[in-house]
Amino acid sequence: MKGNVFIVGLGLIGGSLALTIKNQHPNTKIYGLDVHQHEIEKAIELNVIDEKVDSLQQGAELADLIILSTPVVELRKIMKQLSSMTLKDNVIITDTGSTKGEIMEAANEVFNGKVTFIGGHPIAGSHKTGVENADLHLFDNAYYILTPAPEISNKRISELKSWLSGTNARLHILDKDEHDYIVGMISHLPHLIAGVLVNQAKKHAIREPLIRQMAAGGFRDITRIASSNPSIWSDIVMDNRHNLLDLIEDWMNEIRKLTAVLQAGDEQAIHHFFEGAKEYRDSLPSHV
Ligand SMILES: NC(=O)c1ccc[n+]([C@@H]2O[C@H](COP(=O)([O-])OP(=O)(O)OC[C@H]3O[C@@H](n4cnc5c(N)ncnc54)[C@H](O)[C@@H]3O)[C@@H](O)[C@H]2O)c1
Ligand SMILES: O=C(O)C(=O)C[C@]1(C(=O)O)C=C[C@@H](O)C=C1
Repeated sequence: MKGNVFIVGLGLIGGSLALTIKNQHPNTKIYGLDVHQHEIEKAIELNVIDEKVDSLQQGAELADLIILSTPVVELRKIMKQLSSMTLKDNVIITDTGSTKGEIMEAANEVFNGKVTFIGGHPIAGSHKTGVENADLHLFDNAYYILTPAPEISNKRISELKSWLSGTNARLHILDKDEHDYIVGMISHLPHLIAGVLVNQAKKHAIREPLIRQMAAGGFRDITRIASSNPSIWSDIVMDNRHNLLDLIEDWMNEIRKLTAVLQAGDEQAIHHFFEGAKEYRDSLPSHV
């Protein structure tokens, strides 16, 4: 592919996508914009983008592909601004937000079918943020979900897939609501649980300070994602809270069942609980 790509939000995901696009399509010119000047400077220094632009309008006018990679609430504000700007006729706008329901509804409202907007979400990342952590191989073998509205043609979807081919990800189309239910279960609920575990440990560490010193592999593995960016994650869970409320209810039922088994001292049931979990965990495909 050849043309101008404009990335808004030069952080971990925007930066990593820039690297994959430049690597796969060397004749592309990558422009970038961020609210933080230091991220822009770093992006240029690390050769993540070719050039900065001074405004959203300047980048929008130039672009054949616009990638929005800011926190999800900011994304929607930028989409609204873009909807009143001069854009190329054939531009494709996509995003990388971790939720899709609210974003697709906003796209429908602001673009009203006049611009090709295709929602996107690479299911790979890190608790680390910022362009200094951008990685050409971040998305290798990961699922990368696209949520086009029904009226978007296969031709436009194929174009976006070509732009994204350097991610080496599995590009997969899903309905926005199905997407939000799935990532609610395998990404958003785990982030909440990791936060609860860390806050619980913090509370107990007041009584027993060695808790902090002794936290080892198990605790660190299951809570790594509690080190993620709080602003990014409060936006995500607010967007997907209706799925999360159901999933938390279900989680509490599971905890209640486990509590009953422990209260009864039912060793066989406890073994069965761990056995079922191990079997399913061990069966997960090892694509990432
Ligand atoms: N981190 C992950 O694991 C991961 C994975 C997949 C998708 N996502 C999604 O990708 C998006 C970006 O996440 P990230 O991890 O790259 O975060 P990040 O904090 O590394 O980068 C976000 C960047 O957006 C910039 N920004 C914020 N508001 C802006 C605005 N109005 N205009 C221009 N720039 C703005 C910030 O300064 C920052 O540089 C989020 O929507 C997130 O939900 C994150
Ligand atoms: O590896 C991590 O730190 C992540 O949190 C990545 C992760 C995930 O939950 O798996 C987080 C958010 C994204 O939307 C996709 C991927």
